[in-house]
Amino acid sequence: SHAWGYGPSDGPDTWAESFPLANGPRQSPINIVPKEAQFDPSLKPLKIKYDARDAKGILNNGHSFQVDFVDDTDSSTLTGGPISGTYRLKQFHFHWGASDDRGSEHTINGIKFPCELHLVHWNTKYASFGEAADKPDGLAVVGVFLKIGAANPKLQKVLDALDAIKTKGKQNTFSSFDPKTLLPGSLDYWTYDGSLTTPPLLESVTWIVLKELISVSPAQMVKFRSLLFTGDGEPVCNMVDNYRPPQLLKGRQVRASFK
Ligand SMILES: CN[C@@H]1CN(c2cccc(OC)c2)S(=O)(=O)c2sc(S(N)(=O)=O)cc21
Ligand SMILES: [Zn+2]
Repeated sequence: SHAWGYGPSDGPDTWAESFPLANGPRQSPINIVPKEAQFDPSLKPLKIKYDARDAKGILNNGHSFQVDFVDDTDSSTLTGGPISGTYRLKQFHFHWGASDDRGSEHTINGIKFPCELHLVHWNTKYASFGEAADKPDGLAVVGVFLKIGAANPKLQKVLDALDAIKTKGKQNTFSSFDPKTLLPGSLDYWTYDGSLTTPPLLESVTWIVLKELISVSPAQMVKFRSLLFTGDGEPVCNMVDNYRPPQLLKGRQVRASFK
């Protein structure tokens, strides 16, 4: 398998060697310039319905940590917004920096946030996530920026689970958690056609980036940074700066659901 990461020898600037899609026409993330986004009155409100009972487990995958969901029924779904049909929640994960001045993948007017949450959904017109993952309308990811401020109590259950998955490959059960509690009050969003921000960089993602931020405290950011990229017995490497920088827009239009 292709070993990739975020370091000097395996980071985003090297990915094109093994993953030629890295230079494709609809790569993510991007810098969002709100003044250049076109308000689209035909965009519907996002409809998000999650069931806390679908939370299954939490995993350190060596690139981030993810909370996985049972996705064999339509109990946790995303509909409306820019997408047609029903997309099922598969997992959520985060990207963050070594310090509070960086960490997000998308940027707003060039501003980086300390952390970014991604909720990954797949189109049920396909039989499975694996089938959907390489189709142009296969995935929809909701992105939420985290900004330094007061501690976010909604994050605490996730952060408290990290001590048990410190190293690559470690996983644990993680149950009864409704990720809707992580979302901001407003579901206003920007949307554009993009890709996975990690290898295999598949150009299958309808990105839905929320305008409103959620808060995270400096102490909570220290918890994210306590994870390791490396596995048990390997030389320690802190899991930080696991973000891909913004990619070229290549003529794409970013639409806004709000004025
Ligand atoms: C490591 N990559 C993450 C895990 N996934 C993964 C794992 C295996 C195969 C695959 O593609 C066939 C995708 S994933 O699809 O859940 C996503 S989505 C995503 S992001 N940052 O664009 O939201 C990162 C990852
Ligand atoms: Zn992501």
